[in-house]
Amino acid sequence: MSKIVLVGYMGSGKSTIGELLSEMTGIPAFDLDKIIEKDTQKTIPELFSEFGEIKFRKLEHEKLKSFIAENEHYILSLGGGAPCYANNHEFLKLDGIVSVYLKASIKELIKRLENERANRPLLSGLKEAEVEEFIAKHLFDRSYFYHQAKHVVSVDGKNPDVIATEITGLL
Ligand SMILES: Nc1ncnc2c1ncn2[C@@H]1O[C@H](COP(=O)(O)OP(=O)(O)OP(=O)(O)O)[C@@H](O)[C@H]1O
Ligand SMILES: O=C(O)C1=C[C@@H](O)[C@@H](O)[C@H](O)C1
Ligand SMILES: [Mg+2]
Repeated sequence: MSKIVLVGYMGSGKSTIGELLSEMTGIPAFDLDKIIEKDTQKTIPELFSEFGEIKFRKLEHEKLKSFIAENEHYILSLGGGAPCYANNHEFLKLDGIVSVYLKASIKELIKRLENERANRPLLSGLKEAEVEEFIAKHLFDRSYFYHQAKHVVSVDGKNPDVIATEITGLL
């Protein structure tokens, strides 16, 4: 039985690497954002605009807690903010959970998110000129929580195969 949890900023590659790691290992992949969307029948942007971020964070916490309690064999990609609210970062340190922070630089995140801000409500309202400072400050605020993961894998300039292979070496 394997329990792998991927954390990192928006665009760090959690969803991409989770799927690839699943193909490589046969361990089923799950994505907390997708679980929330399926259970509520609403998209993440709809949840943010209809209920606000605080209600989203409460829902995210409940879904994460029940997923961890109910599952034994998984690769779980968290939402970018999930480890930074409630006591969610405590899950990263539980015995039996291999948690991995996919660490990307501000420059790499800006590049990856360039055409993908629309579906990320915290970024979608920003003007082009505001993106770098927002991500820099946000990443600084969140860094403490991401570093609660048991492993840190740098992702800048590496293709997804290389990253997923590196993670298999941690299992
Ligand atoms: N190693 C990589 N090299 C280059 N591009 C990548 C890499 N990993 C992911 N990407 C690209 O970066 C973008 C964001 O990736 P992905 O959606 O997997 O991030 P995420 O961490 O799940 O983001 P979110 O927290 O918003 O769900 C996608 O376009 C994806 O194809
Ligand atoms: O970093 C964040 O706070 C978020 C990341 C996404 O995965 C979604 O969970 C949502 O857009 C919020
Ligand atoms: Mg994702």
